[in-house]
Amino acid sequence: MSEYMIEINGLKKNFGTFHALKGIDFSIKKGTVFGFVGPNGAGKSTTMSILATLMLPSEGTAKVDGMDVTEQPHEVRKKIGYMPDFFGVYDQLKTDEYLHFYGGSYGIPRKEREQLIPQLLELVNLSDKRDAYVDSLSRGMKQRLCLARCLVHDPELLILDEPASGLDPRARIEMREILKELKSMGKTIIISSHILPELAEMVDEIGVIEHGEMVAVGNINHIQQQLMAKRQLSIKTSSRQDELKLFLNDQPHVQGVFIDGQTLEVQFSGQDVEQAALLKAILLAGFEVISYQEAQTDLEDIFLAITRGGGAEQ
Ligand SMILES: Nc1ncnc2c1ncn2[C@@H]1O[C@H](COP(=O)(O)OP(=O)(O)OP(=O)(O)O)[C@@H](O)[C@H]1O
Repeated sequence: MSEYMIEINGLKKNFGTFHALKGIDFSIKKGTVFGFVGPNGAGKSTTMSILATLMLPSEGTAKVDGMDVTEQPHEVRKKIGYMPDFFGVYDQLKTDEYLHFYGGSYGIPRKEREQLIPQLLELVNLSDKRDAYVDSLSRGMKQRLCLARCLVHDPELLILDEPASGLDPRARIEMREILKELKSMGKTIIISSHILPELAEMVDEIGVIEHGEMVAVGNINHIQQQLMAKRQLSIKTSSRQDELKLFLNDQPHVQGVFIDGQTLEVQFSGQDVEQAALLKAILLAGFEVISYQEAQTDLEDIFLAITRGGGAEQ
């Protein structure tokens, strides 16, 4: 048995002459929650549709638990629960009828469904909406119902395409709590978003895609550390900012300087020792420093740095 739930190798997808996926590679170990991040149009939904056996790749392979999605689509479908970014709901149905419908289409006998559906509704915090019409549910509730639908056949892999999009902060927290619970049940989850901080607290690993190419894959802390190798220093001075800019440009490890009012923003590639040496040099040169600090790299900065400042297709 493979230790990987997902293995993607050289995956390409063309729409006519447009290359939506340009040969991507990544693997996800079993039990991992993997955040799939990228700007709009980067290729997340395309990759997920291929994994969900709904779209054929142009080249390359995608495997789920060792099974090729093109060669064994029926076996793969038993393993996965797929939540698309746009989903149709059956508004004329009540919440539990909706789940009975999907459970039935997976061949789960009614008796089993009668036990299963209350458990699923509890998991997604919709127990009190059992008799409500799907139409009457809020967006957040519909998203959670759709998640319950993905779970009816107890899949090992969940493929969730932007499950938190359009949700208010409270609904997002609820979604996050449910995902934590699913992780504790041992599920492997791939979840996409174009907002990295939204995923940060729930994922073990991230993969960043841009223009159909993977630009970073790995543990979120490792990726953060790699980027921390390039620091940004903020130096606030009382005067002579232009002179200080010229001075800094001649110092070791300084890669760029931008003046923002009284503050100079410095791109710096040195470590702590070099950072201290730079401060000493500035003071020895007679500049008056009000403050000298390293800017914190937050997740939004990481995302922008990895995707080279965006490049999102609108
Ligand atoms: N059926 C299609 N025909 C033609 N082009 C398509 C088709 N499906 C997707 N594309 C194009 O492929 C690219 C990748 O689309 P995809 O939906 O995978 O991006 P995404 O990362 O999921 O974006 P979003 O965050 O906006 O959902 C986009 O430029 C899109 O316009």
